[in-house]
Amino acid sequence: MTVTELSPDTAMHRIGALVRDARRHRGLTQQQLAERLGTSQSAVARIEQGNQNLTLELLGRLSAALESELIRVGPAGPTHLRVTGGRLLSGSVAVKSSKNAAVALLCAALLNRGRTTLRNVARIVEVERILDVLRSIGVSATWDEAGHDLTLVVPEQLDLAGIDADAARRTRSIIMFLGPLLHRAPEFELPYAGGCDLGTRTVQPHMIALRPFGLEIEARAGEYHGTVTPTGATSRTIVLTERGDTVTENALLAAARAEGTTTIRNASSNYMVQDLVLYLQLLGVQIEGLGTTTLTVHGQPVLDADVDYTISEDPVEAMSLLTAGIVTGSELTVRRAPVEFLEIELAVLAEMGLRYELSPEYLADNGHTRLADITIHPSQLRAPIDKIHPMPFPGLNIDNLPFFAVIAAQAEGATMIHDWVYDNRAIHLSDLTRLGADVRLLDPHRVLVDGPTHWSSAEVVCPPALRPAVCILLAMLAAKGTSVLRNVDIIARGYEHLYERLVEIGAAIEVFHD
Ligand SMILES: CC(=O)N[C@H]1[C@@H](OP(=O)(O)OP(=O)(O)OC[C@H]2O[C@@H](n3ccc(=O)[nH]c3=O)[C@H](O)[C@@H]2O)O[C@H](CO)[C@@H](O)[C@@H]1O
Ligand SMILES: C=C(OP(=O)(O)O)C(=O)O
Repeated sequence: MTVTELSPDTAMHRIGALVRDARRHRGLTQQQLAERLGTSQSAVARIEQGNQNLTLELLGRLSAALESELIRVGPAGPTHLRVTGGRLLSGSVAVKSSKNAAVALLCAALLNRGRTTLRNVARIVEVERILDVLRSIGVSATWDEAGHDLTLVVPEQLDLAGIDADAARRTRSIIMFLGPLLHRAPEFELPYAGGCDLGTRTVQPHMIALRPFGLEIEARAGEYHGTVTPTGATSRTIVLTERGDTVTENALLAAARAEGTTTIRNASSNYMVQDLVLYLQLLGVQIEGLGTTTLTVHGQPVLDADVDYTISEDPVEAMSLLTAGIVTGSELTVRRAPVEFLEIELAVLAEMGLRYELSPEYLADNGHTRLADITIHPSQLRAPIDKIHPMPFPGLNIDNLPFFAVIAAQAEGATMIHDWVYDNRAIHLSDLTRLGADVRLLDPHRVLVDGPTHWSSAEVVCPPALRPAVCILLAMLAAKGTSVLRNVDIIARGYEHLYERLVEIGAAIEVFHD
């Protein structure tokens, strides 16, 4: 049961009834329960009648004695949003650090014998999931008082048998444990990887990329079973069959501690890979080719350094915030945008008629990533002549593509959006029709968006995919009237305090629970 807004009397009666039912379910008398609690039978009777004041401490003891979680303190069930749309946004909003670099760096910390402090880490569910897994195998992970810097210390021996399989199965990023683990254990098991519901995402490239390090992976029921056989090789070249981000990261993680030189060809040079390279360099790994598709890594069998690394700003968050401004026809400044990872996006937006200005560039706290403040002005948008499609960096970011569906709906004319990457992501964009957009799914990969849209409010259940979910929310900001977006918990997987931050710049969003 979740206690939220019950009066104290009602809550005590409800809890009393729960205690009685749980006790009977366990086949205990009031006397036997009293003994387990170290109290009297009459006290148990009072609790069951709802006549006893309950402290959290007593509730904890009751739950333990009855082996049942009697109450959960906090919000009830899934989170929903009530959005009053049609309001202009104004002022400025700063971009937070990226989910995708954070998860890579959390996995990378497993390589370091010394202390890793990651600064400016986004407080998002995806990070918490990896932290749950890391803690379950013995890693110490502590937040600083302000809650944004995270210090990780990895023990000499990892408790791989104690891994929190539930948490591990909820995140695909756990696959990036493979690279570090192959240096720590000759054999290990890793629960299967999850992630967004975007259709099948192959793990074969990871298996191919890690084979030159002696790792063979067998997929068993719900788990990968890894076996490492030392190869004796002093150098190796890995040609990635696809330019994936996490597979490049896995190869880097394996190469960082592998004897000799590893050359990775067809490597992704996307933002999260660059953050990872910068962190590994701090650990003392020499890597050439940052920002290119060939990375040469000079491995160090022992990495033992106390390091501080500040994660860079998220281009996908920046795109989400820009879209919020564009779709509401607002004048808005998005501060600390990693422009180097938004160049194609901005060029396409300029083609579509968006008026914007960039501040002079400055460096992110990692000392490398180029940032700028982007100010957008209300603009008459038109459909681009060519289709919009993503490409590995330096192409238009695959995760930024869904936002172009919302923007295209605002533009005059027909825009073709081609998501060749994911089998299921474009499908979720057809939910925009619920808000009045003309979005036609031509096949699972292509949508045709005809604008401009006269947005109308609606009640929509959140699609089970992070970016499409945010797209629906942003369209609701444009739709006059009150919309409801149900089951939005997936958004917290990748965005920190998104609703509060949108409210600060003028949106009307209310969070509620059933
Ligand atoms: C934690 C993290 O960093 N996640 C990102 C990472 O996931 P991740 O690296 O896991 O992406 P995947 O390996 O699943 O690749 C996404 C899809 O693209 C296909 N593919 C990819 C590259 C390529 O050159 N050819 C090709 O066909 C894959 O087969 C797959 O179907 O990269 C994706 C693609 O940028 C992003 O959407 C994810 O946000
Ligand atoms: C697809 C995404 O992430 P993940 O790889 O974590 O599912 C995303 O960030 O849009």
